[in-house]
Amino acid sequence: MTASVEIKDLTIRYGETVAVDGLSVRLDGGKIHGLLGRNGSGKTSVLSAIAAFRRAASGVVLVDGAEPFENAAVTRQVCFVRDRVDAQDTDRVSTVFRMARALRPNWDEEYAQALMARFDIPLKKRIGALSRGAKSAVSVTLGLAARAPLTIFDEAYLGMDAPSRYAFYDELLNDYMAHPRTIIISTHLIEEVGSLFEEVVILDKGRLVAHDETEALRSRGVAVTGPAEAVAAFTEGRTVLGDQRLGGTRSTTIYGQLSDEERASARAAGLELGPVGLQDLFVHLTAEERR
Ligand SMILES: Nc1ncnc2c1ncn2[C@@H]1O[C@H](COP(=O)(O)OP(=O)(O)OP(=O)(O)O)[C@@H](O)[C@H]1O
Repeated sequence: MTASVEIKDLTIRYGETVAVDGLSVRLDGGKIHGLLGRNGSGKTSVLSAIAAFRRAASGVVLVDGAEPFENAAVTRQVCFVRDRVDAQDTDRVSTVFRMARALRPNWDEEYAQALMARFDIPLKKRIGALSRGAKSAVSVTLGLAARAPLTIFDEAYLGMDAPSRYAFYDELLNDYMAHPRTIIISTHLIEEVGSLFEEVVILDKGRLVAHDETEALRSRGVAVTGPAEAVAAFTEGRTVLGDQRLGGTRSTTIYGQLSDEERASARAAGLELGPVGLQDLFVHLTAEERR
């Protein structure tokens, strides 16, 4: 089971602060969506509205066509995971799982326990006694084993070390293939997680900057690699997003698409062309938005 999300003209305010400013976007069901934005761009606010933690000042949020706020039928289908566990410090991990089992119709206890073994966390440990990274690991486990039709990870793996994060990405992808659902991941670790995203939404100052399939976004720019002088000549006068050198080789990422003739002349000059990195594109698009 998967759930789509439709957001129409959503505005969220905290007093004078406009956190989300007339946002409209539709997220298809059955995909992994990346939500990117600089600090304070409104990601958590939007996700909180989708998960019914917060009511919109104006606009509409629909999960599979229904409003989530104070709607138990919808909220049962939505699992919102952050980097902390919503439980008492004195609760044991096994108790938190028991509560999840009662709340989550698709809860898979065996899978949850297998994940705890993979993250090396004993089920009898109390939440308050877990390290920051271990708390995050329990959180992402709650998100994965709930198998909710809409699962949201809001910077959920903050504090987890690199091997644990990669274990999480691996589990996420495998479990998503075996049990398709809609997943939204908000992150600042773009290079690390970017390959999981089928679609990407970029926000800045509460507004939509870009929403596209990942491959389409990455084709908005080109990475030009080859002999340093040939790369410099080819990229001269273009908008440069990134530049790296290693010995006589240079790789310059430019914004904008190339014509067939330009591609042919690049190849004739011994240059390799590739898609732009998501992070370079993100930095460029959000900086452009602020100019
Ligand atoms: N409870 C709150 N009270 C007042 N202002 C808030 C509150 N929560 C968020 N804001 C403000 O709303 C704006 C958007 O915040 P939000 O947390 O949604 O952004 P974010 O993109 O998730 O940020 P980050 O990447 O830093 O987590 C910011 O200006 C923030 O200061």
